[in-house]
Amino acid sequence: MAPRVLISDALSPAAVQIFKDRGIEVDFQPALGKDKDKLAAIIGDYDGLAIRSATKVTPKIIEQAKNLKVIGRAGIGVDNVDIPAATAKGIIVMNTPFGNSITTAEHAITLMLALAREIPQADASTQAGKWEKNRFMGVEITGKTLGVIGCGNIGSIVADRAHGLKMKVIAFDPFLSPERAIALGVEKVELPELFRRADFITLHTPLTEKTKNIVSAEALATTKKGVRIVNCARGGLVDEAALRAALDSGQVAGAAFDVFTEEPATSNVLFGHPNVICTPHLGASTSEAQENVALQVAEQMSDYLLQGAISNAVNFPSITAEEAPRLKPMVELAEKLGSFAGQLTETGLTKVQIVYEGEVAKMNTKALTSAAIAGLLRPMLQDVNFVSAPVMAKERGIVVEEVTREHEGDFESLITVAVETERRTRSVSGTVFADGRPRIVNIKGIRMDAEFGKSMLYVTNDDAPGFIGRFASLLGEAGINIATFALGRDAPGGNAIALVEIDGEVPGAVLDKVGALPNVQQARALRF
Ligand SMILES: NC(=O)c1ccc[n+]([C@@H]2O[C@H](COP(=O)([O-])OP(=O)(O)OC[C@H]3O[C@@H](n4cnc5c(N)ncnc54)[C@H](O)[C@@H]3O)[C@@H](O)[C@H]2O)c1
Ligand SMILES: O=C(O)[C@H](O)COP(=O)(O)O
Repeated sequence: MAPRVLISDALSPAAVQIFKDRGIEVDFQPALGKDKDKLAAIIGDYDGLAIRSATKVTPKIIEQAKNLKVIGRAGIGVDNVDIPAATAKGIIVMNTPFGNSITTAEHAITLMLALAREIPQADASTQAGKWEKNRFMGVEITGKTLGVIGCGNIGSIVADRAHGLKMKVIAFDPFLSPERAIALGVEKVELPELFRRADFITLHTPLTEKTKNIVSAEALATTKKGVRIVNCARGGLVDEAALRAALDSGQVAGAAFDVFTEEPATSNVLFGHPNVICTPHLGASTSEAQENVALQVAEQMSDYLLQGAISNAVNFPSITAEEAPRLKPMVELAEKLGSFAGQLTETGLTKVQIVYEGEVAKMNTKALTSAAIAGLLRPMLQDVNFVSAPVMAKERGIVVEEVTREHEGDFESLITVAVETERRTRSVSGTVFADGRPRIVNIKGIRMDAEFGKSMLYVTNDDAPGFIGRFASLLGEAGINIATFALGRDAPGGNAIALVEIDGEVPGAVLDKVGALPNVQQARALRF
């Protein structure tokens, strides 16, 4: 059956066409995002959800999203999506990190120029027939200092455009390297210096615990008198009440805001001030940007739903369409090895080390590690999946170590999952042969060659005559058919392992009898 996608925001119709062309059923309901009850009622029918900022993907929506595999944000900010809830449910969340950056940077520059010359106010006055030529005295931009808070994709485009306007650009961004600052031609400064020196301030950071109210009452008190402030990033970066007070006192000469603490902003403390210009979150609203993000999100979501390729996900490493088919058998192997180790683990897990050797070491090992951890944790936590596994391991204090090595053994590719608990370390290695089927080739240093069957018996014993006969008879008497039988030992008379695929389940009583056979150390039933 074709995957189904719901578009619940005002995306460019270009997205609809892409989904259709790729053979995906698409439902375009641009106003649905605002009706959260209706969205919750129907979201269970869809594999993908494409949104902008009006749809709030809350834990309640995610709870109802029984089939949802991917949420695609046609734009940058994913603060309207509950990422931890989506991650816990295995839903990939992806955005389009560059598609609207130029357009948004242009909006910031537009607002800065509009502030400098009071364009909206002059327009309203002129069209009201007032001809107030002496009321509007602007400021020149040339030679002024622009303070950019957050110099990422959009901030750096703003800096570039400001250079074209002959401004001096200073930037505060803790993640901006000195080399990048030089390449951008901006002076990297600390925040207090930016506030002290800037004639104009423009914000381009996401809203986080650290950036909330980054322009606070205290900060505003340290700015140049007459500073002008532009916010095209996120409401909440500027303390709106403090800004209003600073506008009233004349400390701030003007403010231009595209984003607000509460949206849609139908009332706001900044509204009505003569030196304030507002737009209704229009930063990304050009036909070019909307077409870009719609096309990109539809392609990305289709790639994932149809081929398993992942790009621009905020909660999973990228997997290209070319590598997805090559990765698939290795993902299955990693998950099964993890599951093998997880099913044998009874006490507290403290660490897992995943070693990739040979060709597999050149693949996307982050995705493979997620699969291995998901397999490992599933016997303990039923709801774990590839997407949530790394977070769940971290939350439980399990150290995850990934090691990659050049080819050195007998296999073209080898994955080893080594698990440390409070009591012991256990390792299992596997490979994928040319038939594409995953196999176990080593357990705790003992060589094996076993396929993963649906239902298996794992028996460890002292290598001694008679065990195999007694074991096989016991299963036969219990009416259990042996499908495959793999044996291994570390030395004659040493430790031995039997890995047996059986048809159907092993009753607990039979398992106990196997465990009680002479020389048997342990007997466990495994399911894959
Ligand atoms: N108004 C709109 O319609 C509109 C459109 C697009 C994007 N946006 C918003 O603009 C913002 C920036 O987008 P972007 O694409 O440039 O993001 P980005 O990730 O490329 O850049 C953000 C920058 O902020 C920096 N940063 C993070 N924490 C910081 C801190 N504490 N202090 C200073 N800098 C910090 C990061 O290092 C990064 O360089 C986002 O919040 C995005 O949602 C708004
Ligand atoms: O983060 C973004 O991309 C912008 O805020 C744009 O939001 P919009 O798609 O709702 O216009």
